[in-house]
Amino acid sequence: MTAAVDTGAPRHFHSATTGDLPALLASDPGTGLSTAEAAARLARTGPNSLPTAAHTSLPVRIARQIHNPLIYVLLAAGAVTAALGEYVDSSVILGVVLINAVIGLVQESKAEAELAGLRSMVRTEARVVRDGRERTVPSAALVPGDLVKLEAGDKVPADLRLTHATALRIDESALTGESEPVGKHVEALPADLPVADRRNMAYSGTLVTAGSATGLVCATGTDTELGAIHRLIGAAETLATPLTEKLAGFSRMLTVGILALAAVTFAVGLLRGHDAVAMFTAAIALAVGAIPEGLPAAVTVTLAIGVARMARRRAVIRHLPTVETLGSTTVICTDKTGTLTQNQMTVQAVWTPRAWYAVTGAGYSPEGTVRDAAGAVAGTDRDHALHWTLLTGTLCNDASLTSHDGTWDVAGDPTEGAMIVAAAKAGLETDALRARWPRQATLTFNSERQFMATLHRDDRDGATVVLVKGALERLLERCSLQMDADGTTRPLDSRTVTGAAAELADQGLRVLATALRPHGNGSQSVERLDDDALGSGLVLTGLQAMLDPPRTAAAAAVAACRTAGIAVKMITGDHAATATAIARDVGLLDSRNADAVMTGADLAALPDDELPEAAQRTSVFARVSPEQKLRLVAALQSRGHVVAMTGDGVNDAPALRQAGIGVAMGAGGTDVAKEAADMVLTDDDFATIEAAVEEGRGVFDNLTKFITWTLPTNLGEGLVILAAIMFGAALPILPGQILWINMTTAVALGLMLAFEPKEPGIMTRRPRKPGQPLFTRALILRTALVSVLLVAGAWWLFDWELAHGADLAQARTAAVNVFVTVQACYLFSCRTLTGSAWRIGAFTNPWILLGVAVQAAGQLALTYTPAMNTVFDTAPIGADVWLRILAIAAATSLVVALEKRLTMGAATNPARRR
Ligand SMILES: Nc1ncnc2c1ncn2[C@@H]1O[C@H](COP(=O)(O)OP(=O)(O)OP(=O)(O)O)[C@@H](O)[C@H]1O
Repeated sequence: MTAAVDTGAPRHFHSATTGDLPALLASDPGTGLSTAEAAARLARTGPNSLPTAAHTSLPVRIARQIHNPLIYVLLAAGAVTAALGEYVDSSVILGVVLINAVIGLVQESKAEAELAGLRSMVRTEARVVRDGRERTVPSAALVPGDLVKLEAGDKVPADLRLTHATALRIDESALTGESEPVGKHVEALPADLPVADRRNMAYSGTLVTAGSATGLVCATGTDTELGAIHRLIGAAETLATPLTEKLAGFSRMLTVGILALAAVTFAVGLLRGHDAVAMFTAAIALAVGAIPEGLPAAVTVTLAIGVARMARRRAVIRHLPTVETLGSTTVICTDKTGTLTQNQMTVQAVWTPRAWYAVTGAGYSPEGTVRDAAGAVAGTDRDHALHWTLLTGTLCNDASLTSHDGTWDVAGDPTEGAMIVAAAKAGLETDALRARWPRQATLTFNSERQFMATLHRDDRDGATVVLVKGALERLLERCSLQMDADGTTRPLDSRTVTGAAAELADQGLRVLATALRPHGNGSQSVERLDDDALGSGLVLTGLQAMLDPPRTAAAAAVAACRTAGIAVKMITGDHAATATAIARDVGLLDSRNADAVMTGADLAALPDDELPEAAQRTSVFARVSPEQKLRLVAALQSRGHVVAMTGDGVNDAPALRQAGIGVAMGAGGTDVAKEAADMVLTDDDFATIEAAVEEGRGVFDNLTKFITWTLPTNLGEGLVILAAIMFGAALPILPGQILWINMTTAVALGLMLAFEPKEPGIMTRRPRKPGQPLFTRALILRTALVSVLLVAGAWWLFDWELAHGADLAQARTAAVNVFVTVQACYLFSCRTLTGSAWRIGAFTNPWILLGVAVQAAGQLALTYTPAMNTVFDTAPIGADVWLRILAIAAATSLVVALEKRLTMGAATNPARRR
């Protein structure tokens, strides 16, 4: 097949009949494309992906950097000084603008690249038929003509014309904004229908919420409908978070205030008879010095570094604000299977109405035996119920076993894999059985239904049978009989069955019950299978109990969360006894909250107003439906909790959206859940959530550290000029010099705090209160103290030097170096919010040392190179001056350390106290 497919063809596939499609798309609706043809088409069409956001053109990006009130002021100042013939001043100012824009640009691009890189970490795959065989390929490898299979939970990987659809419903909100899922069919439709009404198409990026389907790809990448929207809006990745917005607001307010102050200063200076040009540049320097222009960039960079750190620990952030929210998480609601446990299932025991059996062997290797109570190998011919429970386990099953180099694994659901293995250990071969009992219909498993049923026809005599497996409670509702060893049936003894299940579940085993409905043949055979047709009167055949060991890191992670003041709650679909046993194993339940277990039935019986209290008190919720998860999140939130909630199924999406942090499973979860989540765990491990919370706290700490460093230094810079003008003194630091200090220290010193590693006790404090103000009383106090110390130190040395024979340029150079040295020392104090800077290892953040070294080199250049001396009006100073500078820096550090010690008390850091 080599026919070219015009991917840019008019979008008319919905008006074609399914019979026309093979010719239109040069494909085969039965066997799909050949691998070679798919590769050839891929070379022509390019990958099935949308370009990433980094496509804003360079001029636009530069313009975005300059679009800032402060920069406008600087540009105006540069123009005015140039007009007045002050070329050195004007080039310093314009140089500052340029450097600022370049730094902003680089930082923003890095942060964007970080976010774009994350997207590729969550793999998207598609099930496609090629060469007549079903396989999984990366979605990017799809080409027009590919035959794609869809089922509930999938994200549609390309635009498809449906060829088969069973009860298919698709959430097209990504495309149409309509959140109600729409039903789909395969019939041809009139050509002029709008996209939203083309019910025989499945569009890329939309989500399958129910049913299953197959379809032929008719557009990929930017040719899809989603691609068209993407082209229109340019899909820029947003870097804004509530915190960055708050800070931007704060910066704007501050800018206006400081500009007003600068205007007053200018006026006062003029009234005092100072030179207008000098006053103008002084006023500008005051503004530039006092406005913390590095703040937004530092916040973005810190968040981006946090996102990268989290990704390295296998938590992929989908929305940037989540990084902030993580730090204030107070409750983590986690499911059990796969998150707290390994999802490595092994059937260990089988119960039938007549006998108990033990199953030997470990993992998914089919080596092992089924043994009776006496230890003898059990034959399925002696206990019909054993035969049927194992047969049901393997036929009512969508998984299969795979073997690579002698290691066995499951393709599909581990629970189902374990049941295939158990049957194999008793000599029941899945492939042979599936050939003899071909499946006619399926009632798929989902967390709401909690069971699965399949209808089979015996190839030998045409007799049909319905096989059911699932949660015992659900099966008991439908069973009235149980099977004896000889295959006959008796009335169900539900007390004995429930007792047996409880005994197994108490050991932490996951128990699945099996049942069947014989239908006989001829007129009695059924062709239909739905919840109604299944009816009641089923025959219970047995129980299979499987071990799913807790993850090794789970207990430590649960303990770490508790120490950090975060409550951990298990919300599982599994049986209460199994859930309780696992909860004990991982330390979720102990003597203090031993009875904190509720079931979905308990929740259903609880009035809404009692739910928040119960949700807060209880640690384990068993047999919970996805809809109840949503109620639980809302209840916890009503108590002011910040809730992180895990989920993997289609039905979990609403709860994930409702939660402060929706957490989806990267390996085991559906696309629908990932789409609704804020964070995706690539390893599905509970310990990863704890790691992400820890990183989230680290990010917030580093932001606080930057703010604690930048505010006092900025204020000091503004204050020194303000004071000089107000007191009519000679400026101890010139406007150009202020610009130098401001621009170099923000980048070389302040920004390095973003790389600060987490402090040791980070997971021993309480969660940060959401909405807690950034600017606490303690921070304001600290700002005042440090800025006054800065101004006092610089001014004192300036005066002292002048009094002892230095000229103005030398005295100013000394003052500038005091400023920078004190800022560098204060930087080390800001490395820890909770204790003495001395306790932090000097080498734990090499960036700080590098930054200080760069800044020192800059200061030496500023002080000793003739060119810099000319531009910045500086002059070389002697070693004795440096000693005085270091003495001032040491003295101010001592005062700050004292203040820190005095105010530390019960609270932990300046930004945290009110
Ligand atoms: N593939 C399956 N077929 C039939 N029944 C199943 C299957 N998987 C699970 N069940 C039954 O449905 C119940 C609920 O399953 P669900 O997947 O909602 O939660 P879970 O896997 O037990 O736990 P968690 O919610 O912690 O992941 C299980 O306890 C089991 O009895």
